[in-house]
Amino acid sequence: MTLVPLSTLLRHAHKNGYAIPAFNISFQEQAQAILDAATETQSPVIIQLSTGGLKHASTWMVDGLIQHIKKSPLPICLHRDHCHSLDDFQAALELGFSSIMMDGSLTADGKPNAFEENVRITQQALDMAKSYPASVEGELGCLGSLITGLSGEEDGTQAADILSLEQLLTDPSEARDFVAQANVDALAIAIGTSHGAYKFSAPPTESVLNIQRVSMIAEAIPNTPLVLHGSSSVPQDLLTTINQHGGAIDPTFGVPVAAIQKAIQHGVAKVNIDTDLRLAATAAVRQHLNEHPEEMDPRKYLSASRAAMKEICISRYQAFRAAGQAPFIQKTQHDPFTTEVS
Ligand SMILES: O=C(CO)COP(=O)(O)O
Ligand SMILES: O=C[C@H](O)COP(=O)(O)O
Ligand SMILES: [Zn+2]
Ligand SMILES: [Zn+2]
Repeated sequence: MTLVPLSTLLRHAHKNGYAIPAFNISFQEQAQAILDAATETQSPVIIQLSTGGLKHASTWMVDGLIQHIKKSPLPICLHRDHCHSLDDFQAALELGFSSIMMDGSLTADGKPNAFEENVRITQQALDMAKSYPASVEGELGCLGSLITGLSGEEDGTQAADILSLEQLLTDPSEARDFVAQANVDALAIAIGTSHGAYKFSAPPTESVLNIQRVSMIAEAIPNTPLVLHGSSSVPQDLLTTINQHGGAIDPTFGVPVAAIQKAIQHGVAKVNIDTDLRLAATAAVRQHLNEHPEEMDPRKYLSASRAAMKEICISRYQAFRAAGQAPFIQKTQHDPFTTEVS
């Protein structure tokens, strides 16, 4: 297959009622773990880099990854996560990303953006992307806790003040207006998730993770695949392993896989996961080094981290029913980009 725009993958996922986990990377073992897991499960792939991830990985890793992806038998989208400016957006287009998030929900300094300003900047991004084979993801609503109103840290920006429920929950009628003016290939929504490990102090209930809201939004914009950010599940066994081997992660809970599966039934087609791979890698490295104090070869503990991350990837491909879908996303002569035939 090859490098494909996000729209090609999400059209198929949205139509067939499954979702694709979008894994963030910032170092090569993450990319290897994702690609190994996708090959083993024959899943479509979304690999994504945030601003912080791109800075750590560097552009030459992206160049190499694009060359590799173009020769892959799998349909793979390379997505630039959370662009907060049109300059970042343009740079991502020129780097060759096949999908880019124009994140207009927050201003560059982390304040909630006005609806009209979000529409305007997203329209400009859509315009810029027209002459590139790239899809555009937009965002409406701010990530953050429905209990404290605190918005999660997002790519280095912390929203300046406590947000209201209206700001923390995407409004279905606003979503309809947004898509009517800025017809993005996918829309990230806010339902109480937030980035990072510290999402919930107890397993979340509907009052703090509003899955019902997903179906209301999907009803308002039935043709737009929905995206959940901040959707790591924070596996408790990984926290235990980290803390047993010298770590100090406070008790915390993520988004239960079962809750994500419910959201997928209502129209979520892309599920962003960064923290779970970080936790898997950290647990594996801490355990390896603690059990092998003589170890001095990074290849050994980095391989352990890769194996642990691959396990998480396989489990999410299976849980979101992306496993086995790759062969159904084929190239056709009607469309310069790949598109599904079934
Ligand atoms: O939303 C994310 C990337 O855009 C990642 O969220 P997590 O921190 O929950 O993994
Ligand atoms: O924004 C979502 C990603 O998890 C980015 O996290 P980061 O800013 O730590 O790279
Ligand atoms: Zn955002
Ligand atoms: Zn995100």
